[in-house]
Amino acid sequence: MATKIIAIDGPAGSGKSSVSKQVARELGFGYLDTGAAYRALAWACLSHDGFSVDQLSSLNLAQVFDYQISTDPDNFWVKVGNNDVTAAIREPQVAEFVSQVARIPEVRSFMKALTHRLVAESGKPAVVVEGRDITTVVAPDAPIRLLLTASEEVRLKRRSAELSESSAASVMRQVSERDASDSKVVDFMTPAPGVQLVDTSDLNFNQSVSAVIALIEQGLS
Ligand SMILES: Nc1ncnc2c1ncn2[C@@H]1O[C@H](COP(=O)(O)OP(=O)(O)OP(=O)(O)O)[C@@H](O)[C@H]1O
Ligand SMILES: Nc1ccn([C@@H]2O[C@H](COP(=O)(O)O)[C@@H](O)[C@H]2O)c(=O)n1
Repeated sequence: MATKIIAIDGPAGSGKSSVSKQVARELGFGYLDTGAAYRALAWACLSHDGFSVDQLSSLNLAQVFDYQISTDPDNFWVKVGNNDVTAAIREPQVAEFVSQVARIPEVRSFMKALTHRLVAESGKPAVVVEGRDITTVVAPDAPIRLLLTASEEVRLKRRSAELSESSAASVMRQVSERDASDSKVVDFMTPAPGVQLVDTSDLNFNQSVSAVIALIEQGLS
């Protein structure tokens, strides 16, 4: 039977990755972080590893971008060729650059096909796939489509809680700028028709996980 997609979108800091990963763990599903592929491609451009952002639209990325990612929520890693880039793709220079890569239409088409391939290869009954355009472009027919959000104030507070005071201000500015840039390409702030909104502004982490699981169980029953 074909692997089902649980599609979850949302802005930076909404909790997509952490909530999706925990939901996948609890339900025995796979977990796919689609932002990691955009970040890995940005990393490849920044490391001058044969890629330049100006050439991305004319490259056959399926052939030249050797990308691998784990869909196991308990053992997450990302590789480009022989490089384990799991930590490197979270560096601020990658976060600052990634929107430039994500706005290239040919890159977005490649990412859509890549996502479907990774889901099909997961060997799991279902995969929680999180990103910005999963509910609308990548898997508009998914049986469960959720937009996970929280007010900007709450999202920035969550992000700054992870950081020292000195770096919090610059990361908060960066998150807002990245959302502004990304939302010119895809709308992940308002739910498309048929997409259920999960506003976590007043929910803690466990409550957010429970809310998402309840919607999945309801939708799959
Ligand atoms: N409901 C919640 N209540 C409190 N904290 C939360 C909640 N959901 C997520 N968090 C925390 O908020 C932070 C951001 O979450 P996460 O990294 O999952 O967001 P994201 O949407 O994937 O962001 P990005 O797109 O930037 O990767 C994490 O520290 C996470 O533990
Ligand atoms: N479906 C997606 C997922 C991500 N992006 C772009 O990648 C960046 C990093 O994503 P994170 O989820 O790791 O924050 C994001 O800022 C987008 O530029 C995308 O376009 N579509």
